[in-house]
Amino acid sequence: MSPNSHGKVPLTVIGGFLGAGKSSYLNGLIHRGIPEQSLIIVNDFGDINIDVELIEYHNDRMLQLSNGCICCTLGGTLAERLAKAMRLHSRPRAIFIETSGIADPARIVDIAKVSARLELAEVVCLVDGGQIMRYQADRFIEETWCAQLHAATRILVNRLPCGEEERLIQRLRDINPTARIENMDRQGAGLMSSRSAAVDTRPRYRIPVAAGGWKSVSLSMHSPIDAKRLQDLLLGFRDVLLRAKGFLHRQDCSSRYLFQLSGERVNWQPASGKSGSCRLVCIGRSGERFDRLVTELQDLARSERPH
Ligand SMILES: Nc1nc2c(ncn2[C@@H]2O[C@H](COP(=O)(O)OP(=O)(O)OP(=O)(O)O)[C@@H](O)[C@H]2O)c(=O)[nH]1
Repeated sequence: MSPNSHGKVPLTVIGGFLGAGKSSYLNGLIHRGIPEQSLIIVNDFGDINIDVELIEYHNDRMLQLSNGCICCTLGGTLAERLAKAMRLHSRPRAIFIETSGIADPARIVDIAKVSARLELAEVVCLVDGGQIMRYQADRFIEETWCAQLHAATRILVNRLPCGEEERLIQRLRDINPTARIENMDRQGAGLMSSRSAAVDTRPRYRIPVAAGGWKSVSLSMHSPIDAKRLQDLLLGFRDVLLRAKGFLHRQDCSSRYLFQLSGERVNWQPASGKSGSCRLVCIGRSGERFDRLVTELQDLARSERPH
């Protein structure tokens, strides 16, 4: 993938809900090989951009956009960054944008469309198959989630529960009857459902511009943390907490860890070789319960502080 015969630069938008696997997918693309001089733009919803640390692209052509959701508050910034990149002496040969987990990729597609120098390559939507039923049953999440699926030209599903593949894929197909749907868990035979020739009668989804109702907090966690206590606390707030991630020290090990909570799954991964501050980012629905979670996390961080 590199500038086409009209000199336009291909743009790939990588979207999907919180924790769906966007960064992991982008890392896979990078490992398999993307054109040299590709520009990667990573947006995180929150004041610190953990995702930038997760992307294994050791190149100065990586931009981070933090402190807001790319599709609304950062629309202008993104357009400016793209315009600036296209004016560079050595223009990027391809552009990849990883959106925040609550972004509507359609808005980014709109920005790309107004540039005569960009060409939309594809809009990928990652889906955590284990969360499909939960998201569909939750009015707060459903609108965002459906808009993301709806904007996609390709849907990549992972973590599909055994025996439920067909039923869940059909749910996705109902929302977006034209996108190609692939099961990432099945190596080789990934294609579940290809683009159909059916007339697109999909209802139009659009995420409210203000992305209201979402909240992201980032907490300093300087002292080594009791991993079980932290996990139990976070899992106890699963009704309002949609995603948690950060770099932390554990009491039972000496190294720094990348901590991730997505769906009901908790993952600790040694972040060896990486130094830096220890912070935890929590993203969820704003309200009293989310504030309560933040207070309890602050208490936990304080109680872990060495005397
Ligand atoms: N089993 C499995 N786990 C995955 C897959 N993709 C991602 N994960 C796990 O899901 C968690 C979130 O993955 P990320 O790639 O950071 O997800 P994301 O969509 O970039 O997350 P946000 O940017 O926070 O919205 C991590 O713990 C990953 O290891 C997958 O294909 N299979």
